[in-house]
This record gives sequence, C-alpha cells and structure tokens, in this order.
Amino acid sequence: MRLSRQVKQRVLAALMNQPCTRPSPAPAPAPAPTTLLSRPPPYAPPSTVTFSTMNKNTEQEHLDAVFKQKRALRSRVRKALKAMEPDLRSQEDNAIQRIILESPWFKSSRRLCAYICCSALREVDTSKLLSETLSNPTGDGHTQRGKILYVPRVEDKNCHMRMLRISCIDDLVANSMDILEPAPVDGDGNVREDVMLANEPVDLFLLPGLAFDRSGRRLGRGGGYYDTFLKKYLELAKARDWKQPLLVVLSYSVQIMDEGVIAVTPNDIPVDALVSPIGVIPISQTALDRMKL
Ligand SMILES: Nc1nc2c(c(=O)[nH]1)N(C=O)[C@@H](CNc1ccc(C(=O)N[C@@H](CCC(=O)O)C(=O)O)cc1)CN2
Ligand SMILES: Nc1ncnc2c1ncn2[C@@H]1O[C@H](COP(=O)(O)OP(=O)(O)OP(=O)(O)O)[C@@H](O)[C@H]1O
Repeated sequence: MRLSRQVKQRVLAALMNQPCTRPSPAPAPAPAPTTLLSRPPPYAPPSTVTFSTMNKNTEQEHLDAVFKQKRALRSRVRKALKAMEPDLRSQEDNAIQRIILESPWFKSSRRLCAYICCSALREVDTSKLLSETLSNPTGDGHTQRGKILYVPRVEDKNCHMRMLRISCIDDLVANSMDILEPAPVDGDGNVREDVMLANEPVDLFLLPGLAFDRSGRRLGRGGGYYDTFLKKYLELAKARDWKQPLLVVLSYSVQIMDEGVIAVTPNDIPVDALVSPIGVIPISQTALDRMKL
C-alpha cells in the first residue's frame, strides 16, 4: 500500500517523535545510562535434548504446550504494554535509546539491522537510533564513516522476511500490518541491497519482541519471521567465516520476565544482550567481549 505524501508525513512525524496518544510533558530525568545490571547467569541456549529423546507424539504434545504457553504470555505482555502510562513509556523510550546511542558498541558498529518501531504494537521506539544511523555523522573520532542500515520487509506469511538497505527514512511505505518497510526498489529505480547478498557482515542487530529474560530467551509476535531470518543469517556468517553479529533486544521494564517464564522451542534463537531503561544486561560471552562491560 502506497501512502499519500500527507499521510506519510504524519506517520513519519509520529515515528520521529514519540509514539504516545497524547502530548507528553517534559521528560523526567532518565536513569544513568550504560549501567551494567545484575551479573549475567550462565548463557543457556534453548536445549534440544528433550526433543531428540522424545517420540513423535510426545514431541508434538510438547510443542503444542509450548505454543500454548507462548500465546498466553503474549496476551499478558500485550495487556501490560497497553496499561503502560504514556509518560512512562516515553521516559523508557528515551532512556533505552540514550543508553544505546552513548554505548561504544553502537558507536563503533558499521553495518546494522534494526526494526522500524510501530507505535500501535507498543514497541520500544527506535526513531533516534535510526536517525543517528542514517545521519552519516563525522567528527567524533568514532564515526568517521557512516553506518549502513538494513530494515525488515515481510515478503509473505510463511515466516519470510528480508532485510533491505535504506539510506533515508522517507523511503518507507506501510505494509498490510501497518508497519513501515522499504519497497524492493528505491526511488531511483535501483534494487535495494538484501543483507543476505551483501559482501560484508552485519555487526549489530537491534531486535523487537514481546518478552525477554536474562538468559537470552526472546518471545516474538508469533510470526516466526525473526527466528527464521536469524537462523539463516547466522548460518551465512558461519559459512563465510565472518564474526557473528551481536543480537540485542530493546525492552521496556514490563517486558523482562523471570527465568522459566518464557517457553522455547529449538527454533528460538537466543540473544546476546538486552537493553532496558536501567541498563544493559549482557548475556553471552560475545556480549561480554564486545560490549566492553
Ligand atoms: N517493527 C516491527 N517490524 C517487524 C516485526 C516486528 O515485530 N516489529 N516483525 C517481527 O516478526 C516482522 C513482522 N511481523 C509481525 C507479526 C505480527 C504482527 C502483529 O500485528 N501482531 C499482533 C497480533 C496479531 C494477531 O495475533 O492476530 C500483535 O502482536 O499485537 C506484526 C508484525 C517484520 N517487521
Ligand atoms: N527456523 C525456523 N524455521 C521454520 N519455521 C520456524 C523457524 N522458527 C520459527 N518457526 C515457526 O514460526 C512460527 C512462530 O514461531 P514462534 O512462536 O517461536 O515465533 P516468535 O519467536 O514469536 O516470532 P519471531 O521469530 O517472528 O519473533 C512457528 O510456527 C514456528 O514453527
């Protein structure tokens, strides 16, 4: 669906401001950035052992139970996000983005995949991160060269999503789910670069989701788009002998779950770190090494 210029300007204005339903007052001081939260537990990727020792029926029953738990948790978290006060949301959006913008691992990243936040889905705002990534800054010693940004484009309902390169936030059109995404061809008629066909690796993924925990579990919206994409991308990086990307989720406080609350299947890709309004939680050894925490 192509949006009229006027509608698109409204959507982009909303995206670049805050996804609140009413104007927010002056933001309260945000918590100190780049705080390292509690010591990370040992990295515990979802186990596949249970599955390999099960017969087909038991395996199916187990999967059904996992998907049921996932659905129940999604609906609980959606309610919690809906109940969040707009002012608090706005403060948390600012705090999370400030932590990321000031971090060495973001400043030094060159090739990123990030989501275009959708206010209707009550996702953590990424507008400042996207602007910074696309602004091609120079002069702070770290960012002599600009960053390259890829964003998601849903191709079909069979978990198929691509990450396409954009150079300007204006390039985006709303899809059937009302999420802004790039057309396959840019305004000059050039086919956009698909990250799976790029010659260089991505260093950083900024990922959305509904719920997360301190051992790297991530509950998405149930489409399987990110897990499917990440599996293929991680395989590509391994095959090319590239450094693996850092997988970082952005999370409001209410989206962080206790251990054991998020059910997982072997398809769920664990993340390396979590950024919440009160700091970064590094999870994997990669995060500890690369985020210099
Ligand atoms: N900003 C953003 N872009 C993204 C994703 C995302 O989660 N966030 N995706 C990540 O996969 C892909 C799109 N997948 C999506 C999957 C579900 C819904 C959605 O509207 N879910 C509703 C419930 C719909 C239902 O169950 O009937 C919701 O969660 O409230 C949106 C996008 C690609 N782009
Ligand atoms: N690597 C994969 N290959 C094929 N199908 C997959 C893969 N990962 C997930 N799926 C399928 O996607 C559907 C949704 O999976 P799940 O509930 O784990 O998604 P999610 O983690 O909520 O979503 P997302 O990955 O988009 O954030 C399931 O039917 C699952 O079988």
